[in-house]
Amino acid sequence: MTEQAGNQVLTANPWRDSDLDGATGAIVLADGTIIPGEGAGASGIATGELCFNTAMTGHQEILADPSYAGQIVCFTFPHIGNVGANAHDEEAASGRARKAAVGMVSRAPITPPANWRAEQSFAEWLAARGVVAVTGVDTRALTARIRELGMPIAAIAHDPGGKLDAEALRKAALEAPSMEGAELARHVLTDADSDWTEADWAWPDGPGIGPADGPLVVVLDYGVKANILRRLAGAGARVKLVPGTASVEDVLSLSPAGIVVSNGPGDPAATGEYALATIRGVIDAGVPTLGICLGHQMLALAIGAKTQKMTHGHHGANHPVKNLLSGQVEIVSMNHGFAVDRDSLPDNAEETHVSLFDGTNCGFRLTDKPVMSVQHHPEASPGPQDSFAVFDQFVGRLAGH
Ligand SMILES: NC(=O)CC[C@H](N)C(=O)O
Repeated sequence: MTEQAGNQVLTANPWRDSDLDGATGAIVLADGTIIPGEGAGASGIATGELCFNTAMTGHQEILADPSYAGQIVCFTFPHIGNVGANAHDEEAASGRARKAAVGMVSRAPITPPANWRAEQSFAEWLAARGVVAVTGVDTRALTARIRELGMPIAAIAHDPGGKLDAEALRKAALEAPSMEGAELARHVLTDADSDWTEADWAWPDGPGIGPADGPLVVVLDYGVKANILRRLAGAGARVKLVPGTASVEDVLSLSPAGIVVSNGPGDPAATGEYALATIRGVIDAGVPTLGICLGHQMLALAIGAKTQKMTHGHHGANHPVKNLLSGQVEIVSMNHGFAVDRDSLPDNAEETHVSLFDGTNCGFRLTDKPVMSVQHHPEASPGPQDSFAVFDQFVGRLAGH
């Protein structure tokens, strides 16, 4: 059901307010659109930026990724829950980072688990984690709408009693803050230094154990995903997690061989001078540094470049990225709604990766300092492992290989 307006395809709104009568779940967009469905997971109302994610697996890892704090995720894959939930697929590396996605939307009702790794049903996990979910939604139509509007602010609600109030939900959506200008990392970053020892998960033994010696990598935490830490340990590093609010003096006093600037939620441009001062300090001190996602954006800001909000962002596990250094195309995991403006990169920054979906910047390195940075998620979790080598290269150089 589409109509042509100029060169834009607009989806006619297939939903009516009266459809809300008796519904146990609903999503309401800030433009007033009301989408009824069946409530699942936690009951209550949550608000946030609504994005769509195209991954076919790894839905627990996605919703547990602290970078999704303040967001509602509409899965384009229809069947959610087949894998259930398990402790190893938690991606929050610290207790405070358990705040992640606030809502989830799916096509089919959440299925019972049918996987040997499942320890809990996905529906129970959503409820325990406080994620408000709505199923039975035409997620193709909703995704088309998200593409037209850009990622809209929305309210998502679940009332098992079927008494949802359309006006209250409209008001909640209208009053919710924009993602642009939102400083969210502060709410999820760890509040204390800690050592991380878990390495890559492998069948049949589960997670490995990192080395007792090896170069020390200090991770500046803005809501880091656990698999970044597992990958660093798996590549041979000793790993220490420190709050992203740490001063450059505190970080350098640990004598790190390398620094990782982590992923995280919110608008990088709002993430504060506290972070930029520390990142600039470690770059100036010549410590080899790797940035990932929010960390990539923060590194760009620290060297004087700019970031900008994208229209519907990149969220999925099948995105092609060209590595300009090797000439190879890597299929990667993506989760970002802001991007580095390549034209604002200073002369000492060389672009190393580019998205083959829309040509946006996906990586750079500095020509005069040991700094490399990627926009995508080389740790996958979920997604293909084409970019795992980023960690082996980074840690390998620190170890002098
Ligand atoms: N995964 C991330 O680190 C996300 C970075 C940033 N919050 C963005 O949406 O662009």
